[in-house]
Amino acid sequence: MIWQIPTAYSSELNRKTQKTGSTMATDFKFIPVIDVSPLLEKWDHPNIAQDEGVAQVVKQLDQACRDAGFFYVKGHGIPVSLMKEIKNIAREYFHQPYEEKIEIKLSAETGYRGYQRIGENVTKGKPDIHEAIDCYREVKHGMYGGLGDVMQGSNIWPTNPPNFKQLMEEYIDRCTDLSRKIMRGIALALGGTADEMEGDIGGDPFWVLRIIGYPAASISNGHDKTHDDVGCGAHTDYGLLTLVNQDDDIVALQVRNKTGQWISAPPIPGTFVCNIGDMLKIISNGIYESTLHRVINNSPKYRVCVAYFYEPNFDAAVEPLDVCLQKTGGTTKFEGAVYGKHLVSKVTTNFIMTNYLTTLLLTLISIYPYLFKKIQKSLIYLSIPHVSRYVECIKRYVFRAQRYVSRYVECIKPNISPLLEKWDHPNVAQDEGVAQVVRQLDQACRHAGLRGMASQFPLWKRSKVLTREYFHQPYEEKIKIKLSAATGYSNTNCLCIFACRGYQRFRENITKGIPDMQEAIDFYREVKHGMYGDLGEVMQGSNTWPSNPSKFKELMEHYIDLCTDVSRKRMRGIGLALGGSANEMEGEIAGDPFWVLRTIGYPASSILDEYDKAD
Ligand SMILES: N=C(N)NCCCC[C@H](N)C(=O)O
Ligand SMILES: O=C(O)CCC(=O)C(=O)O
Ligand SMILES: [Fe+2]
Repeated sequence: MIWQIPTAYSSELNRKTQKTGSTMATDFKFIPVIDVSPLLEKWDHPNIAQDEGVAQVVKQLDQACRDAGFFYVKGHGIPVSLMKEIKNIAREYFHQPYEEKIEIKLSAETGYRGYQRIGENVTKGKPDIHEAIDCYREVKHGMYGGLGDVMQGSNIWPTNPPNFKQLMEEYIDRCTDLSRKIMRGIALALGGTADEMEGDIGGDPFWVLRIIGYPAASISNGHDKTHDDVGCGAHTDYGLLTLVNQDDDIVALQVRNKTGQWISAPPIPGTFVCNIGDMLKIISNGIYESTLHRVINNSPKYRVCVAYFYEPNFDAAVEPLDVCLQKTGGTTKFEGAVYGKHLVSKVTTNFIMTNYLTTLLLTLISIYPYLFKKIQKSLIYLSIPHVSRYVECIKRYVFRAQRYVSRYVECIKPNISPLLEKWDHPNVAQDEGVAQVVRQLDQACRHAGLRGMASQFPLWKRSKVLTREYFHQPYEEKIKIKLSAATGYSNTNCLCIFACRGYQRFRENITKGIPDMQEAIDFYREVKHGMYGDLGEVMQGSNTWPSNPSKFKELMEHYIDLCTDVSRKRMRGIGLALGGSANEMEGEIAGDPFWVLRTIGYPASSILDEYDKAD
């Protein structure tokens, strides 16, 4: 079965994006399939340009590059079994817990090589809903002078799965070889010689490999519609040629045509989806263009894609070929580029990372809040969008830090054991020990809120260990108890969606319109059918429990009982503190208290959360 984007959904997105001016060649409706085997057979024949079979391939390449900038390639000689193995091993890697994956974390220090978690890559200011490993051709110290500094480094590979590195390196070699040969066809298609794209342009091609995972579509709180998560925002690729090896059963990649419609590039098993990049646009002087594309995984399955990018020499000065200039009226349409500079400018803006500057600023702010205000004002005055977004993030951090500090200072830790002992004594209000607790509770509630009940809870630590264990599992395991969209009929006969209990992934929960960086399981007191009339419909249901860690349900239910019990007793103290009777908060108010338990996981800090307002 192929999971496809519902037409209603994709056409709505189309309307939104249609106005945008386009530089695309035509309003193509589908992407052609090209069998490149005749080209591969003769790729280094001296008379390649005269070969009939090759000429056929060249003609098709030319048409595809002019029309769509995208084409499928079959007859490419890379074993389908290897293509499959690559995706499977990628899936295996992503299936691991976050803590495992982050071992090979991407940073400026690793030359932007390594693992980036969901939301860390940013396209046009918006976090992409994908995770990935980025690999680049090795760059040694001093290799390209200062130009190479940012990309300096060698790839970092996961230790699990064990043969990951070996398999990927074999795959990269094969893709490099295939790409060189296809580029020969494209060189001929542009009217050049077969080796036109080699030598100074691509004789020592730089390559990029992105191993990408797109989480399954998520649902919004209480709705049946998917979240409209953009796996990768609209972009063009940077270099010459991209070879996309995508999952066989999910339609997610979309390509934009001249009229602004998004055309799906559904998987065709055994083929690569190929597209041309920014450098080929310059080289061909616009005869071919790098086409906008994006990824939306609206399927209920996790999608894996391994994209190989064949790029010019890192230090290539890229400009139009003479033959292309002649064909296009003799004037250069686009500014020339040094490929390495183009790449560095992309790579350094693709990620938002905490860095030393942030740490330094945060320290300074906590010591000199007044100084910070001044710095902030001047930054806003400069109105550099990037910087002001950065300031927004810093502000949020400061706000959080301040709140935390003030709470910490003011919190009172009352020892409530006298209250727990005497909670149902008829003369509880007259007891001296209880009276002292009540005074402390009163102070705490007026000024700071409560903290510290640890000693009263046998499962205080255990519940957190279990929660951590649950979140430590792979996504696929956790999503088994997805905040379930169980359907049912309400009294008024309209279809209702009940979705309140269960697992919600990162960013699924929203506070004041901003997705929260947390994952959680929500549990509520059971609500039976008809229990509270219509009022109870939405919350109707019983909790869904993970089967792992084993005993999770049993221990958590016990923990809930303990919490409910101690809360009732504490509320008695608060009833007294307010001058009421000990059972003031029971009966009508909370004699049958509704309870909510949220087990929450917050990923370790690796980026500054940043959300642009929707454009
Ligand atoms: N190496 C390549 N081509 N990577 C393509 C990734 C596209 C998304 C990226 N954040 C961007 O905005 O370009
Ligand atoms: O996931 C895909 O199908 C394409 C990914 C892509 O366009 C990219 O990484 O540049
Ligand atoms: Fe791309």
